[in-house]
Amino acid sequence: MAPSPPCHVAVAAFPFGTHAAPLLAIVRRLAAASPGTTFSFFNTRQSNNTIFNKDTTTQFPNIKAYDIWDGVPEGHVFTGKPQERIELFVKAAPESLRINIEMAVVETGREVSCLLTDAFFWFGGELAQDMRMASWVQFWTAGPCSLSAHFYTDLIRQRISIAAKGSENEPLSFIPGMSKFLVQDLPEGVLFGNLESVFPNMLHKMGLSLPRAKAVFINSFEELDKTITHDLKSKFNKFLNVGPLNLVSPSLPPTPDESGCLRWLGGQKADASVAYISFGSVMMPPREELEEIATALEGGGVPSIWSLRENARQNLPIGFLEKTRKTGMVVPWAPQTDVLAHRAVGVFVTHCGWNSVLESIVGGVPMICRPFFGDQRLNRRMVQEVLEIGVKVEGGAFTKVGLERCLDLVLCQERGKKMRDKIKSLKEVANEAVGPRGSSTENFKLLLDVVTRPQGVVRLI
Ligand SMILES: O=c1ccn([C@@H]2O[C@H](COP(=O)(O)OP(=O)(O)O[C@H]3O[C@H](CO)[C@@H](O)[C@H](O)[C@H]3O)[C@@H](O)[C@H]2O)c(=O)[nH]1
Repeated sequence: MAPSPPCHVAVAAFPFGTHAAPLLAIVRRLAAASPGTTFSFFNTRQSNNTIFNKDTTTQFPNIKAYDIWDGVPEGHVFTGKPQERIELFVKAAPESLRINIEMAVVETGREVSCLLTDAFFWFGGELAQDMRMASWVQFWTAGPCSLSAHFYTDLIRQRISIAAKGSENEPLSFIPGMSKFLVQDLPEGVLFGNLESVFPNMLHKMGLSLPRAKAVFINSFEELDKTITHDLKSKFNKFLNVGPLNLVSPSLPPTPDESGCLRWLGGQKADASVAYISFGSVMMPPREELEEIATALEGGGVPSIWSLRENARQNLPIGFLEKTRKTGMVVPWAPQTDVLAHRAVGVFVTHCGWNSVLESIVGGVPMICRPFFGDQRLNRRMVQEVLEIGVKVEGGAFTKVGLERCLDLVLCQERGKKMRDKIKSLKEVANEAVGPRGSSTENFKLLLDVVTRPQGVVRLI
């Protein structure tokens, strides 16, 4: 193959939840494979500050971070409405991205040939067309089942009447690969909630925009869900599973182990005996549920590491930290991927954010699931009923007794052993996918080609 001509890729990140970090992970990989290409990374200052460190700036001189406006007008008084920051950002994003890309073109002296965006940015196609770029590529940061739900939103709305009694229990069997998923698992905004508000509207427009992108890629591997992958391949120009991203190099540098979780795990004698508990970067369970988790840990004697933000500690029962000092750790942030890969960890109590699910598979650790919002209910269904590598917490919310039973099931019973065997086989498949001839490796080559070998200009039909 002839060497790629020098080109300029504009990357647009969504600065909330765990979206920008996996996008930067893939950009680092693209930048390493194509050192002649310039990658301009547009994101808010706050998000850039958390994901960019010295490692990226020194190792990848061809990646440059740009801080874009967070959309909060001067003097704005927050109403306390959930998602207010997201709505302000989304409203401002099309124009602020355009302005910043124009600035980067002037600064680098290179026209942008490819726009690589978080899939949420439905307007990327128009922007790429107006700026005469050769391609627009979308990155879906969650899993295949939620991507499919957003792609088929219009069909779901046609087929399901939420007014009909019992409709929440209807299976989504009219969507390829989704027969085990139910209407009640759908993310808010597909069928329920205020469908005209900013976020659901954005997701709907995104679902419609996916077939217009030159490629849509996700942090997963094809073998995890062959039917959905096969279907989406037939619907999009290119549908590329390129993960698990934390298994491929260069990935993001590991999270420092500031609280000594790994040292503590090293001191645990029994394999697969520790519960790791975390609910990601956005969600905090209600106070009552935190109390139930704490009492289950206190009474059951299961050793544990609990990643719990500092400001939530006040919701723990009085005396909990002292009573469990010998059997557990409560830390503000854990090196999650390393914790899940540790031999001593036997179960992950999770909200089923996509990155967490994938990291659990990579670690070979079965899950106890307590989904809260968005894609998490679909991910839970996939974990429990499609892949059989986890279980939903009894009753759908944490209670002392329910959690104790689930911990016993996964850590001590035959069913838990079966889950562990299944997830360990999946872990091997994931490793093969990123191996020399694996599906994710081949897909990455295709992605690299679309991103760094521009041809023609975007023309939306
Ligand atoms: O102590 C901790 C806790 C979390 N993590 C990391 O934080 C990330 C959490 O990501 P994820 O599990 O995807 O959860 P959220 O941060 O909640 O992610 C948002 O974005 C995801 C991707 O779109 C969605 O699947 C989720 O529903 C949405 O809440 C993972 O990489 C973890 O390794 C740590 O490193 N240490």
